[in-house]
Amino acid sequence: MLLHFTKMHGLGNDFMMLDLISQKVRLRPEQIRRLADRHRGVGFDQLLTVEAPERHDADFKYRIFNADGSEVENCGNGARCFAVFVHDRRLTHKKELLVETAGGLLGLKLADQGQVSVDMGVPRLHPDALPFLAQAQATSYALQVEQQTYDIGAVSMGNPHAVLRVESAIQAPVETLGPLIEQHARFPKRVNVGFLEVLDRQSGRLRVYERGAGETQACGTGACAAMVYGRLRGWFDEQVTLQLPGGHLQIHWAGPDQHLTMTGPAQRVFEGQIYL
Ligand SMILES: N[C@@H](CCC[C@H](N)C(=O)O)C(=O)O
Repeated sequence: MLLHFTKMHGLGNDFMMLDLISQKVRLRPEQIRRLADRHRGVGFDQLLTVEAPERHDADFKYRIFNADGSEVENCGNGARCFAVFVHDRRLTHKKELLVETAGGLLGLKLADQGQVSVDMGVPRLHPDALPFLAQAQATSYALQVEQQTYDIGAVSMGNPHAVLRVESAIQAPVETLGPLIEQHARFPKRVNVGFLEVLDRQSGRLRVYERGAGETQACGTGACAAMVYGRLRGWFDEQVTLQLPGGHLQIHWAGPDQHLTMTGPAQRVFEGQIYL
């Protein structure tokens, strides 16, 4: 079967976008892994599918698969690309959309100058929401990894995130400590791991080791989780710019029980066709 796709990225976090309204196909995890291969396939961090909604109040259904073939609940950079994709393909004319994900509803808004704002909903802080094995909810937790103990935040943005504050994001041990935390026994569904350097009350640097994809150039939900942790710890004000290896994201969060908004770019790279 010949599959039509669009390659997009949000700050270098790259996606294969599939319109599954006009093409009917169900991909198995091993097919996704083959497509994700950067030498023998299309190559991407995540595969995103656009489908008809099941909820009457949503415009579309948005499904997300990591490069390792696992299906996940949410993807922030992907959500911005999703909004541009459905517009470019004339699947809608609306500039404000409500999309259904496995992690809940997302509100997308096409803004000026190629920017997209996403209402990421209310972050969930109870350890069961990730899930994370802990006695009770806390702002931070002591996590033992091999012989060392790390102070981490645990935040669900629909998908699970662990956040650690580091002195320098550039020198952080993302490639070595990232996978150890991603697969830690206290995170039964694995976890995305953010290494956050606080620059001042309105800015920080962040690198993320993503569950099922490894380190990416940017992670939207990771940036939201870092904002939540930074704010709960008293390091950040309610509007913050996070610098990721692929570029900057603006995050706004007033505090617990409030919706969080993420704003950033989304770009189309090319269209293609590939045999499955
Ligand atoms: N790149 C993403 C997150 C994609 C999913 C994540 N790897 C997971 O397994 O939860 C983003 O921009 O949020």
